[in-house]
Amino acid sequence: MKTARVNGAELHYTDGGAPDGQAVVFANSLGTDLRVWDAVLPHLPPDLRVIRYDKRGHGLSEETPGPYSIDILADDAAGLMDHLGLRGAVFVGLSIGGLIGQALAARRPDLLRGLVISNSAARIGDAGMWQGRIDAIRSGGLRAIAAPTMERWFSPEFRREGAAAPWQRMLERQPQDGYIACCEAIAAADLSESTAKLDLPVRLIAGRLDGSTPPDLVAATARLIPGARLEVMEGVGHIPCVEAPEIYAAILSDFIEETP
Ligand SMILES: O=C(O)CC1=CCC(=O)O1
Repeated sequence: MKTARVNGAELHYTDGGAPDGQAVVFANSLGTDLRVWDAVLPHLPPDLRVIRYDKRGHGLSEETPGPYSIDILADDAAGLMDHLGLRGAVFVGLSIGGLIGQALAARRPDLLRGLVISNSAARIGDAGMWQGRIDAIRSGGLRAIAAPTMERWFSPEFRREGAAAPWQRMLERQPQDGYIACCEAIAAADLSESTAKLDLPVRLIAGRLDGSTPPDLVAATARLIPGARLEVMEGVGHIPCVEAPEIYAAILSDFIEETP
């Protein structure tokens, strides 16, 4: 298992694929760990170097005391990339990972050659909504929010097949305080101003049935960024890398190929 101590937290990561290849860094969403990318990787070009990591407070990374901020989480990503000697990577961020990617591109443009903002936006939800979720977790644990979360994450068809069950277990097993600290980071984040100034190739991905960041919200962020293109995936919810990994990988592969 690989870990690195960066920015005051020990982060768990994987570093696979071709060691000298174009680097692609994956940042996953709230309540998930780096396994959300498992099914995507076999469909990516074999000549890529693929880095995945668990943000602090999630997966096997350290749960430092909260609250966190998107800037702290972006500095974690930058610290990991510096640790690995990465420059000019493509960063793929899902949901809060997309917020991290936007902040990273604004704070450390030297690290990135392209950014994929997947199922994310410059602002996600509002303070009242996030506080309601935090209160529900403090009184009932992550189990208290698990069922409605699955409805936002996955299409009715995927859930009917029982395919959401392992992902619900993944959510319920995340460190509760780490999850809450990330909710606080999202609640405080409005990246509209800095995201409108981004100057790198950007692709956005939305899921037609996404109950957390619906296509209209993702489209509004796409309109902020000169030259950015939005792909809307049909029939999937908030975590399309799990529901339709082959199509998701094809969108990533196209973007990586187009991004010199
Ligand atoms: O749990 C959700 O609603 C989905 C989500 C919002 C931000 C994130 O990272 O995941």
